[in-house]
Amino acid sequence: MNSFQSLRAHYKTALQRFVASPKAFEVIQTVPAQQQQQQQQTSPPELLYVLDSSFNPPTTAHLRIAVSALLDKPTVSSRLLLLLATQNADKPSKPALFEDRLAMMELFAGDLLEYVRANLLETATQGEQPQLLPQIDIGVTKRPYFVDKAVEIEEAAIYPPTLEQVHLTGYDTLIRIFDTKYYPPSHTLQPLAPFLSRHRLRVTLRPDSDWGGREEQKAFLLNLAQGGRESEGGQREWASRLDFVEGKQPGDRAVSSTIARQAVRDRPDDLEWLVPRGVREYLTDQNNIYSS
Ligand SMILES: Nc1ncnc2c1ncn2[C@@H]1O[C@H](COP(=O)(O)OP(=O)(O)OP(=O)(O)O)[C@@H](O)[C@H]1O
Ligand SMILES: NC(=O)c1ccc[n+]([C@@H]2O[C@H](COP(=O)(O)O)[C@@H](O)[C@H]2O)c1
Repeated sequence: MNSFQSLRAHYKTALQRFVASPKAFEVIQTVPAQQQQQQQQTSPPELLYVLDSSFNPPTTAHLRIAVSALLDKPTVSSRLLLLLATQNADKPSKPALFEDRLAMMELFAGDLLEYVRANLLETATQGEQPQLLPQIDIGVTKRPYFVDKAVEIEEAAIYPPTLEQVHLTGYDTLIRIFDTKYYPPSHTLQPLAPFLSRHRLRVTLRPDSDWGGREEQKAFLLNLAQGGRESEGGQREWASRLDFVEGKQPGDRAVSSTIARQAVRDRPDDLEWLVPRGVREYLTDQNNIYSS
């Protein structure tokens, strides 16, 4: 059994245990493992970044979203939770198997730490103290909605009880979080109130033909702040709980998990810029994941 196969086998067992348990959220790995953390933060975190995704597969867009958040506040002690949603609000389950995705999440976490370390070292040469690396947790949840994911994370007693969560999403996901169709029976935005009173959303713009251009996407925030969502139960003050950040620049190639899955089948050379190195090596080694 090679190292990728044993990684996959490890997550298969962990997943079976989680699925059979009554738990709706569990952290199943910390990267790097506890005993290797000499250079990592051990003080309680002040912020928890949460990247919830299908990781099907993890891409360079996911990497950019996470790195941008971590490097934005390098002096704040933070922790990152990569959260695999085993139940999606809309999409039916499709390849790859969850154990493959979890294995790729661990490799992705390694790539991410390497990237952050290199960046912090660069800062240090400019006369500043190098910062410590964040811990990265790999978790699974059975909850499809953000409001419920946040409560599960709070109640799991893994993190300090009042820790602020910053959920890292793309603009397309923000639109769906603010869609009343997900909140029966009232079908208003009221269920977002407890979530946004305690936590934040860091939203990466995702300009494209389906979701509109940058200016159109930025207008979401102004509309919310001016009371444009009040008729649905959306509060003006929520605008201060949302941080919008730039994503793909004009001329940059679009990156998504869908494009990466297609590349595995049709244009493997494109994986070079679509997925981080560790994920690419896994996809090349386990070459049947997206083949059908
Ligand atoms: N290129 C991107 N720009 C901005 N946000 C992104 C990008 N790719 C993913 N995200 C965001 O990351 C989160 C998790 O992404 P998700 O797993 O849905 O990736 P995806 O590439 O959209 O997947 P798929 O192509 O399978 O639909 C979502 O909030 C999504 O909006
Ligand atoms: N209202 C909501 O909280 C809401 C709506 C749509 C998707 N989601 C979640 O967003 C995450 C990303 O979804 P996609 O993989 O479909 O882009 C998934 O965990 C999905 O379940 C949440």
